[in-house]
This record gives sequence, structure tokens and C-alpha cells, in this order.
Amino acid sequence: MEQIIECNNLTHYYGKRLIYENLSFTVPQGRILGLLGKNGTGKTTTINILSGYLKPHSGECRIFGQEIQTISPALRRNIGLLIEGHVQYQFMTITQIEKFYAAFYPGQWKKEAYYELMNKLKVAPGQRISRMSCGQRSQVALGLILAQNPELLVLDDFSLGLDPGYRRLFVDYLRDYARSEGKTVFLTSHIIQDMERLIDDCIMMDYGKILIQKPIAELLEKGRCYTCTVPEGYEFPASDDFYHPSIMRNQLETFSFLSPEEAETKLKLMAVPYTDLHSKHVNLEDAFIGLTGKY
Ligand SMILES: Nc1ncnc2c1ncn2[C@@H]1O[C@H](COP(=O)(O)OP(=O)(O)OP(=O)(O)O)[C@@H](O)[C@H]1O
Repeated sequence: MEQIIECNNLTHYYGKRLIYENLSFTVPQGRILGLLGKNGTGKTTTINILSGYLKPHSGECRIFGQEIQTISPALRRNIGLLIEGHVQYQFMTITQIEKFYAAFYPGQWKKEAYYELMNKLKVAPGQRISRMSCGQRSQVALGLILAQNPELLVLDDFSLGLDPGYRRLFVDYLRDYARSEGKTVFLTSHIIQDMERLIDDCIMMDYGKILIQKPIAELLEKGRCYTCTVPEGYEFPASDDFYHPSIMRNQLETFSFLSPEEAETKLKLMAVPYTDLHSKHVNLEDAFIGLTGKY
């Protein structure tokens, strides 16, 4: 399987502050990968490294097999980059900005993709970008990336400012477009419902490290929320199998990838004084909170 993105042992500091150490991951061709993590875990930092804007303290980041810092212009044209939804030339109109960007991508520009999305916008083609709302500007930026028709799309917080209807439209459009054209997508968003609808694989980050990298189907099939009753005041021992156990009065709640049988065996081995053990499958948001904790 061809790897479009390969990051090996990325370590980054801002000044003396370590953001993360030895981060490694790959993204194969044709997959949609979502990077999830709490505020400040380093998602935008990672996007900035992937775009070549930021040089990591150490480690390497290769895209299409080339080191991103020295990638050739011909390959760079095949990366569509959205940094928090901003279009730079706000004095231009919808039509002018399309013509402006088209000149950078001869032979690959698909203006129909841009106008297909713009037609859903309730603004005249002659309206200046500076007079549009934040969400409308995001839509223009997303339309320009689709027209660029890149092999790899890197989208940071792509749903910023979009209303629920337009988010749904864009998520469905992007998923069908990526699947039918074999595009690779790397994205971040805090809107987990969008992620669940869109992505094939996810990386969940905690402060300083990657917690998991898994296909969504496997995460949702194996991840479970467990609840049971324990004596009041009980302290759950630390365990790699049970994430973020929380106890409210005598009700314990925790997240685990163990099956119910394995969980029972493990709890007995740990001598946990539990009764009334229940487990349920979770959605992506519950898995995210289960793995990263509530606060
Ligand atoms: N240019 C910078 N100089 C110093 N510190 C920075 C800089 N950019 C980011 N940071 C810090 O690095 C950490 C990671 O920031 P980053 O923006 O990558 O997080 P994030 O996961 O994208 O957060 P969010 O979910 O809030 O968008 C934060 O603590 C932030 O304060």
C-alpha cells in the first residue's frame, strides 16, 4: 500500500516547551484520516509541519515520498491546504479569486467543482469576499481547494464557521469526492459528528503523544463504556486496559477495548470489588471522551 504521508519520530518544541516527542504515523493512499485531540495537544502544529511551514525540532515528514521541507513545486501543487478557512485576497470577488488561483494550477484546475459549491451559496458572484460572513468565506476557501483537484487534501478545522446544513453538504460531498477519485485526506475538526460521518481512520492525541491510531470501524466495534457498582470511597488501581476511570458516589465508569469476558477476568485479577457490571458500544464522541478524559 502506497503511503502518501510518512512522519517518523517528530519532536517539536516552542522555545523550551515540549509539545510532543517521537510522533510517528503514516497515511495510505485513498484514506481519510482525522486527527483528534483536546485543545492545545498539537494538531495545528502537526498540520503546520505537514504543510512545510514549520520545521520540527527533529524527525522527518515525507509527503509523496519527498521530505516536505524540500519537496518539488510539481508535487507541492498536488497538496491542497486549508489553514482555518481563510482566503487571503479579500478585495476580490467570487469570480475574480477563482480566475486568480486557476493560473497557479494549469492542467489540473477544475472550476466546475468550485462553482458547484458556490452555487449553493446565497451570494451574487460579484460580491467581494471582504463583505461575506465568516462561514461564507470558509466555503469559498473549500471550493478553491476542490477546484485545485489535489491528490492530498490537508484541512485544519475545515468546518470553522459553517452552519449545520452546509457542514453536512460539505462532509457528504468531500466523502464521495475522495472515495470516487481515490484522494487522500488528512483533517482536524472539533465537530466529532462530522468526523464520524467522514473519516476512515483516526489518530487521537493526548498531551505529548499519540493515544491510538485505528480505523474508525475497529474503534467503534471494540471500544466499550463499562459501568459497575463499587463501594463508596473506592480508588480504582491504575491499569493500561481501563482508561480514565471515574467514580461518582458508588458508580464507576471507564472506557476499554477489552471484550466483556476479558474485562470481567481482568477486574477479578485486579481484585476490584465490583457488582452489576454493564457494557455498551459507544459513538466516536464517547470514545474520544473515554480515551482522553473529561477534563
Ligand atoms: N507559535 C507558537 N509559539 C509558542 N507556542 C505555541 C505556538 N503555537 C502553538 N503554541 C502552543 O503549542 C500548543 C499546541 O498548539 P496547537 O495550536 O498545535 O494545538 P491544537 O491541538 O491545534 O489546539 P486547538 O484544538 O485549540 O486548535 C499549545 O499549548 C499552544 O499554546
